[in-house]
Amino acid sequence: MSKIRVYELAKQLNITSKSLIAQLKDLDIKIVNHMSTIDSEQAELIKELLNDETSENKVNQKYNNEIKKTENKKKDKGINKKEKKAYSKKQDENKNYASEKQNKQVNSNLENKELKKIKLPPSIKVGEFSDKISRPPSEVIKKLMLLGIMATINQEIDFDSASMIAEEFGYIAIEDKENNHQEDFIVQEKEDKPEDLVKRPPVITVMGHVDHGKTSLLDAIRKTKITQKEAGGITQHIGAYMVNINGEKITFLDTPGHEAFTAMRSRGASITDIAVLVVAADDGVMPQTVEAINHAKAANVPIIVAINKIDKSTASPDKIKQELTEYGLIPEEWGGDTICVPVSAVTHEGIDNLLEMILLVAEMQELKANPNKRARGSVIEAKLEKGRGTVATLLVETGTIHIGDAIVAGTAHGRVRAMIDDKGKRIKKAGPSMPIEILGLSEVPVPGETFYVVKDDKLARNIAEKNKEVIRERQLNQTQKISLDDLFTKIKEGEVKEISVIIKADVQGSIEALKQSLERLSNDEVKIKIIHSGVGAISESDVMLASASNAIIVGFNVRPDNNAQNLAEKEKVDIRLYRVIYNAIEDMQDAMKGILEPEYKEQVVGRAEVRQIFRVPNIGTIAGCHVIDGKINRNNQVRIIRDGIVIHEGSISSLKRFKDDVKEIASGYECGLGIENYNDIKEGDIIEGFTMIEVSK
Ligand SMILES: Nc1nc2c(ncn2[C@@H]2O[C@H](COP(=O)(O)OP(=O)(O)OP(=O)(O)O)[C@@H](O)[C@H]2O)c(=O)[nH]1
Repeated sequence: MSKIRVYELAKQLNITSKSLIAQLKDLDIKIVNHMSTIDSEQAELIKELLNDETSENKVNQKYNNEIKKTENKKKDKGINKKEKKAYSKKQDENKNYASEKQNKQVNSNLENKELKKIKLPPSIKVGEFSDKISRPPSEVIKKLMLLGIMATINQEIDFDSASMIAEEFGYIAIEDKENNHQEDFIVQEKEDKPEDLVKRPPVITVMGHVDHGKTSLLDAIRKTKITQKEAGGITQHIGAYMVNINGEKITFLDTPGHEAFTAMRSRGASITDIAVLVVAADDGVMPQTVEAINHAKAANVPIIVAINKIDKSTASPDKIKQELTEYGLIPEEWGGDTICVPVSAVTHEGIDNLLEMILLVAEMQELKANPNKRARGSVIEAKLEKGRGTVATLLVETGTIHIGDAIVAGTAHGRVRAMIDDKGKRIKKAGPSMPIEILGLSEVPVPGETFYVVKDDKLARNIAEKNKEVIRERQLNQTQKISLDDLFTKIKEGEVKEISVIIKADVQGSIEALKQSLERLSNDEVKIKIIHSGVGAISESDVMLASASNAIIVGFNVRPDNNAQNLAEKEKVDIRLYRVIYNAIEDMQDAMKGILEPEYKEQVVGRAEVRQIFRVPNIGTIAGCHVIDGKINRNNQVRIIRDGIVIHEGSISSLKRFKDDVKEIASGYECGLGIENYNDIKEGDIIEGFTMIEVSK
């Protein structure tokens, strides 16, 4: 922005620098001397104002002069009738002028009841505001300056500033939330008429246990279904691809795994229509198979099972089907409704059958979208590429996107400069369920973010700006997910009719016991639903599922790992840890009745890793530890964690640094630590120190 010196501005205004500085001081604009600089925009405002003021003064002066002149005339010559009339008229005019000024003053001091009501939106442009209060913009700008707000005629001011100024002009402002300018920033989509909807291809995510063949299966489908010619010799990975089966299309998301699926879902993108669950025929239902089942179920996405690796001699598809029944997936041939397809990603056997089954399930879902409107969809992947700028893979969910469209995705906005399909071909438009790569966004959007095509660039930019504010606000007051503490209120307010719970425990037996007891607490008002359970530490994937499904995590004799803990804090997921099943049930019961009053809460103060074990005769086992975070205090309660599972809880019997007893050991230091009545410590164990703190109510 160009700048101008005070003396230059004074020259332009035809006044002295000294007088300008004095006037600026009156306006609360701080200027050091005549060499100080002012923004050209600010200078324009000042010019506008001072010109206004000088003209006002001139009018005043003119009247005063005229009065003086007439009085003099009167003195000099006496006045004839006509003159007398003219004189009194002038005097009246002058009086009127003065009284008008005075009125303004009085008006501005009127009590509220005498102020005129005016409805104002949460934010308004200075120009529009001036129109509303029938005052010239310069007056408003001046008042704003006095409030320390520098705003031009086209800038927006918030309701608070506008209402303060409105009051000075005799108005009492009422916030008109209906007339919210922010409406402009919400992309409003008209509801589709049934006749506008046409069939769209299904979108598939492949899930399953590690090494059961998810990636191989995706590659096999791509290889068998995308001809060399189409792929231009090289198969380009853009994060998703589409295959064509006898004229029908299927879209596959290229990032396999339920973690990616739920991560997208927790960001609001529920784009998967069908989950293909890969289970290796030579292995069986494994922990991540169960997780995948539960993640898909929590999202209400139908599952097709691909029993993979049937080319192997050790393959036993029936054993897999049997195991699946334990998780509520009953194969069709056994009277259930789960389609199971034997396949081999290596020999490609069964792949056509799998694709046909996908189309069949899709057919039942009646997937439809309206291609004849502005596009909306999700960001699948995005990155910054040298020479190309922001490259984003999008999945169109509805509407059609064209080259040149103005687009916004979270805080990123721009125009679609180029569009490439999954075969690497440049295209001009893309419709529902199509994955595309686009260039032209101002910044890298977050995967899972919704993108919108909007009317024009300006609107896209405005929405992106607004989104920045929304994100900032959201970060400030992160929306709390469901927690036991506010469960009762939410049940009473009718907000909660179902409590989703994830159970993690040290052994399967505890899971079953907890599951049954908790489910039994369901009553007419609220149902308790266990959406996932498993043996082992609480993982990031558990927290993600809880966040996406608004669930509470109950840990029994297990702890969240570090990443899970951090994510839970960020996502505000309530994790409750117990060592006694009864306590878990009691807490849930109390929470449902609204009488849960946690007076004390555990606070972990530090963690140490056991590096070496010393057996000391007559004393017991001493753990040679390294404090890895926080600090360990002699008075702390401690628990021993092995592979994410709590194996003991107790008190410290001795804490030494070299030979000396110490009160505390800080992070980064070594110590010798003994635990009361417990000797079964092993290398690699984690010793967690904690205290109980009072929770303020
Ligand atoms: N014999 C046989 N081997 C297979 C088949 N499918 C996959 N494999 C092999 O199984 C191993 C794991 O396959 P991946 O596709 O990497 O498995 P994944 O589920 O994607 O594994 P992650 O990406 O690590 O989760 C590889 O060595 C594959 O070659 C199959 O149908 N038959």
